[in-house]
Amino acid sequence: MTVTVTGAGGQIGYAALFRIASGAVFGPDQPVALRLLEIPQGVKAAEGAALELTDCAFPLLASVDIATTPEVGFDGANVALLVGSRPRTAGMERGDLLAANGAIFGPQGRAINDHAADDVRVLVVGNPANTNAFIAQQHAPDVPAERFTALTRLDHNRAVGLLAERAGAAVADIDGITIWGNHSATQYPDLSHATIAGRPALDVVGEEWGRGAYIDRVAKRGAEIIEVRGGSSVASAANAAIDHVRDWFAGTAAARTSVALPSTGAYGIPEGLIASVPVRAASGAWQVVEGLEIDAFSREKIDASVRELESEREQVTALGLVPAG
Ligand SMILES: NC(=O)C1=CN([C@@H]2O[C@H](COP(=O)(O)OP(=O)(O)OC[C@H]3O[C@@H](n4cnc5c(N)ncnc54)[C@H](O)[C@@H]3O)[C@@H](O)[C@H]2O)C=CC1
Ligand SMILES: O=C([O-])CC(=O)C(=O)O
Repeated sequence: MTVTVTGAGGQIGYAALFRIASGAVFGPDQPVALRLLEIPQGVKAAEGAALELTDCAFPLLASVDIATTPEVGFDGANVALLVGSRPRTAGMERGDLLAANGAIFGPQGRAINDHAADDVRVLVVGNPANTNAFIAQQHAPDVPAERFTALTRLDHNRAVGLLAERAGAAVADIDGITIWGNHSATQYPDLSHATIAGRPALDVVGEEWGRGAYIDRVAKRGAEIIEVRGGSSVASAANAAIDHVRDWFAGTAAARTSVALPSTGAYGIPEGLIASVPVRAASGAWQVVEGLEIDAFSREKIDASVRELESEREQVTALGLVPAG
């Protein structure tokens, strides 16, 4: 299994590499070849991480190579974790990074198209993640669109963690939360179908909180971390990326999670937008959980986040970051 991590010399890269090499993603029997893709300024940090990977003597780590071009970095990749890009700082929204980061993802999408393994699976972490994933996907016409995903697992995990804390419940007793839409402040953490030990979550925590302060807290958790830590989330982001890829390969059984993937039109989300939806995974593929009842409150929230994704798509089209047509 060849795993390419872009931005491997950065913070999230550093938090993710050791867990991938330890077997946390593909299990205890799957050797992993790591490919670290960096820009010249990040190469020294990636080299340092590579030295430390050697020093861990991970039995599953077959090789570590550093690349500075996407063509070499993605050659033969089965999994591509697109982390490399600038994080936001206090006072910015993630969408403010579009102009700074968007240009990274076209050439990477093209290189994935031309050089990655036929079964490549892509997870975009770099912000604004949904629209960067859209840009990459649009440059990779030969790769099935559904192999391009963006990370909303961190939002999902936050939604689970904060609900468990409020209800005094065990994380393992919570299921059925959905993050809808964009990985941004417009995202909608939806408790309508969530349960805590089999009881409707909104009955346990009350609608006023569950459809009020809770939504805001989850949606703005990234900004809260930036304010309290002085930098954007790192270990929790790497952890979420690992959860995402692990579940994609190993499946989720009956449990549900959230992934941003190209819309097939389900839940009225325009086709092709990379929007977060409820999913399960089986046989190496995400399956959208269809048929959930969407009430007027949820409809409005989902539509607002989808509108933001449409506007980001318009912006990157106007910037010439996606191929015409
Ligand atoms: N989707 C999510 O849930 C989350 C996304 N993020 C995003 O992840 C991204 C990375 O965050 P950090 O690791 O904290 O940032 P960082 O600044 O520590 O690391 C970024 C790394 O990317 C490298 N890089 C920049 N351009 C590159 C390119 N074209 N190819 C390869 N590498 C490149 C840089 O040299 C740097 O080493 C940011 O955009 C951040 O906003 C962060 C947390 C959660
Ligand atoms: O908030 C940020 O800029 C980093 C991020 O995406 C998150 O923590 O969810």
